Amino acid sequence: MTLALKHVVKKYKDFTAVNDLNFTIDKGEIFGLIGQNGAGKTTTFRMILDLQEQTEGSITWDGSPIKKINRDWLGYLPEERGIFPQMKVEDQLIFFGKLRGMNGNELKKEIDFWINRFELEEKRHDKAETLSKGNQQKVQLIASFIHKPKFLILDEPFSGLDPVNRDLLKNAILLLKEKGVTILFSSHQMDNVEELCDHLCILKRGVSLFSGSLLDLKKQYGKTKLSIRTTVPKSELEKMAGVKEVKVMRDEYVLTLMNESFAKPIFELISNGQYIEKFSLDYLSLDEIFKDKVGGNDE
Ligand SMILES: Nc1ncnc2c1ncn2[C@@H]1O[C@H](COP(=O)(O)OP(=O)(O)OP(=O)(O)O)[C@@H](O)[C@H]1O
Repeated sequence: MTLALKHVVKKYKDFTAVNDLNFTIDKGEIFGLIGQNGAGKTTTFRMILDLQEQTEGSITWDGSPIKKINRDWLGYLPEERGIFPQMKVEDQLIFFGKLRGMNGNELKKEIDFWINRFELEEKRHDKAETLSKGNQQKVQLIASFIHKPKFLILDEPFSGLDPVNRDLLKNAILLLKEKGVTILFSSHQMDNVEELCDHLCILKRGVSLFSGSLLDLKKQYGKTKLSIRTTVPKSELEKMAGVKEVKVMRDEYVLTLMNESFAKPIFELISNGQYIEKFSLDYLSLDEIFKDKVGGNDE
């Protein structure tokens, strides 16, 4: 299922929450929607799911408006967390599966598989309210895709998960992609987006600052981050041509270059008779790019 947003605008009275948003998500892609608090991510998700109507523009699935598609093809983890506190984990998943048309062995197989993948086996017969916040979130996550949707929207799925559970979720998302599910998610943790997404959209106060492939975004900035572990002192590195900034990060230096072409002469200068333990030229991280694009006061 291909999702296409064209010139989408959402206004709440005089306030424009989303302004002229355009992007396409192709089948089997993992797409990240990133932006600061209030940027318009949840509003966008809700419009895509037809939970609220856009003021202008069009949102289509394979060319058809959302109202025409089978709702069971969609899965959604909303930002507001909530499961039935008194219901046992397994019963909860049976309930949500049945609600979306699953039954019998197929449902049982799915529940067994995901309970195992998310390491919830011991909690299977516990009431949801007795689970930790992270475990409750895992149950709600499973509930969002237990019915095998074709398109899954996850609003901040990583928030509140510890590093081990974050990895479980990352692997689950990759597995769902392998199975052909198209996934759209939001996250404030850029490393999650960086590791998972093929494409992304950066929103700032409802306006898209970038929409496209992660690699294309990185190429806009070029390979300007140079990490070096060397005995050459900081003061000398700072004097080298093309060096904008030198930061000390524990036992290494991280240089910001004006552009990629300055790396080779720096290598030649510092490798002259010297042993270099590390010399690594790379793109900026998504976190750095995000802060550059979105950060700063432009009022
Ligand atoms: N029902 C509403 N009425 C008026 N304004 C609203 C309404 N819903 C959202 N907004 C506003 O629209 C903007 C976008 O909100 P939205 O919830 O989409 O942001 P978000 O990117 O999901 O933020 P967060 O990361 O904090 O979840 C915010 O300024 C919010 O206050």
